[in-house]
Amino acid sequence: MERDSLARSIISTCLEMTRLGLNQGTAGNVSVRYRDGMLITPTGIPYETLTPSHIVYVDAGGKHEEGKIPSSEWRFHQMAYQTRPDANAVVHNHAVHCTAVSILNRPIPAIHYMIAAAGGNTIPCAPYATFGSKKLSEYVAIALKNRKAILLQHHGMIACEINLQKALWLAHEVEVLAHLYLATLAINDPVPVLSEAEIATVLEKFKTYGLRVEE
Ligand SMILES: C[C@H](O)[C@@H](O)[C@@H](O)C(=O)COP(=O)(O)O
Ligand SMILES: [Zn+2]
Repeated sequence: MERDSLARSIISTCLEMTRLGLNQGTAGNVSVRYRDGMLITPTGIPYETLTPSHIVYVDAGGKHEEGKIPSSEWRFHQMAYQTRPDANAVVHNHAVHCTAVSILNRPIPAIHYMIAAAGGNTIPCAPYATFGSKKLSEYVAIALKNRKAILLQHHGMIACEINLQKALWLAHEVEVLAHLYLATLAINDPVPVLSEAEIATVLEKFKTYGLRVEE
């Protein structure tokens, strides 16, 4: 896809993320894999005011184009693409329920089979490190190794997928799971969970779920 249409898709993903209630203010950031690097939202600019010219190209070496400042989290986006060759889009936000679980420093357990959408039977929580730091990107790389979505302790969440639409869908799904987890945790701790074997079965079924039969 051309740079301009990718930039437009990034902006509409940001706006949709806010519309879905997953984010507040200038929190969060969105990127897509592009050439040897990525296109990413600029730092600290409200989504409603973004135009395609604000979107920043960052190359594989972490060098960004002149006259623009990329998201403070460009390092963990870069790490996500390095760690997950299947990912073409990365969404980060401070969704309230995900962030609440991250404050408890707990993974989201297998409370619902949709946990498998993130690639396993838990959604792990990467340890805290200062926003924008190299340390945070290192923690992100470890946590994303076997998962498409993770929590960031005392911060928020990240979702990676093959395209922006799916990354945003996954981010929303994880927020629903976090909400469910907190709701059930208020009544029962630990909450009842599905077995590893059942999640393995769901992971298998997801490989073909929703695929259309060729006519
Ligand atoms: C302080 C920032 O909001 C930080 O939380 C960062 O992770 C974030 O979500 C937005 O930062 P950018 O505007 O630099 O993308
Ligand atoms: Zn953040």
